[in-house]
Amino acid sequence: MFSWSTAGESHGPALIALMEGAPAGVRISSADISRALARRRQGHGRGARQKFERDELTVLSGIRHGKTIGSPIALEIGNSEWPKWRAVMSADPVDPSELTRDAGTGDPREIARNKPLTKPRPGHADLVGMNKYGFDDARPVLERASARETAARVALGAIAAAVNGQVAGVSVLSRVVRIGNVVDESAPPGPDAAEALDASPVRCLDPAVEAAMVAEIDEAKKDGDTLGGVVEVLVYGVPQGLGTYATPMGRLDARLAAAAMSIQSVKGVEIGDGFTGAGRRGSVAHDEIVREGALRRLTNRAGGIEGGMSNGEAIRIRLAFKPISTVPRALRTIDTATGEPATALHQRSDVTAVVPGAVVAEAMASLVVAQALIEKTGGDCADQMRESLAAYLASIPEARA
Ligand SMILES: Cc1cc2nc3c(=O)[nH]c(=O)nc-3n(C[C@H](O)[C@H](O)[C@H](O)COP(=O)(O)O)c2cc1C
Ligand SMILES: C=C(O[C@@H]1CC(C(=O)O)=C[C@@H](OP(=O)(O)O)[C@H]1O)C(=O)O
Repeated sequence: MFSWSTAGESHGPALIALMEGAPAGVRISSADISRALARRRQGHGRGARQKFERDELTVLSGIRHGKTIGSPIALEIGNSEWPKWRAVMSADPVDPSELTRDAGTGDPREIARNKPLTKPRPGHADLVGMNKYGFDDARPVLERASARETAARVALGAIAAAVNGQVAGVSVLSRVVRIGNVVDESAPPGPDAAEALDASPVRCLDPAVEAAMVAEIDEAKKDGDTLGGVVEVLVYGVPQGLGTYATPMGRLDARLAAAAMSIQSVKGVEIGDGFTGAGRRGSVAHDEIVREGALRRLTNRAGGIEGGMSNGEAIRIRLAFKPISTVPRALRTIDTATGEPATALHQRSDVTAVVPGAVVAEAMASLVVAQALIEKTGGDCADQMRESLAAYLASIPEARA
């Protein structure tokens, strides 16, 4: 059975990513995974941390000589900034004097780093996390709630994308279709747009909209504010029949939506024409089937999924990201140490999570599709999966995958 998980705190020594049930024989190298990690760090609107921190990847198991071997894959993503955080995030008890001493840099912020955080940020996990787990400091809450964890997901997503690509010819890409009030209304790009999207600082192919998005971010930053937006993920080449209507949580759309919603700060998910489709009449809401040699759909309003199964068209998902909650122009809160009104804690943060969020969303879609592909084709070994897929596709009466 295919499964994955992550561990690690934002300022701990490392993140850990674990994947079980990936097939043997999939080509993947640490360079491929590092490239995926680098894509997640990019984008206009990222905060200071992305500039100096590095993701230090070590493959601990499950890959040999550039190929998966069917055993659990364990990855470590070391945090290059760990020495600064050694005392505050130490697993073992530390002498209290350690927490009031700088790490040798002479920087007063070193000491601030170690102080209990008692001014929870509205919109972040701080306050409820402290109450739920019984902490008088938001540090242990924000350390794990932080989207730093998405680096581990992106590393796993690179493996999932390799499975999908090599077994079924699937490719995935993402673009940003809205930042704040700036909207890209262009039609979804084709599968060959991946490189051009990576080259844009806001993952947008229209130069005028791209410039407006960059300006929107710069303006919010200047105002001490933050922004949300909308990301679109497109998965091309997915064979029909992944996922199932037979069980509620077997549905591919349910799995993709849950995976998308699991990303920090995602507050809305749409498959295909989702919310727009809800306002249409049925006669213009679906994708008519015609014969042109093989069967063909005239449209893809469903976003590639019918009855909880992929239908052979491109899968199209949109994710709404809320604005970052660490707002420099800090919001009202209380100091949990005194009960008095305060302004929410703020040291540094991203202006918007939308651009890296798109790369994370690709990873989540790849993981869901890989799981469904492994289920459909009995995924011990990539070669056998390819044979199984070919036999299944050949069994479909209409000569169309
Ligand atoms: C890639 C990415 C980067 C993020 N960066 C920040 C950040 O710098 N500051 C912040 O307060 N929230 C950031 N967030 C969002 C928080 O992690 C998120 O709001 C928090 O965990 C609470 O969860 P929720 O928004 O899903 O309710 C980021 C999210 C993503 C996906
Ligand atoms: C570290 C990453 O994102 C972090 C996600 C995050 C949050 O609250 O989600 C808060 C910020 O961390 P800090 O408060 O230490 O500056 C981001 O930098 C990353 O994406 O690698």
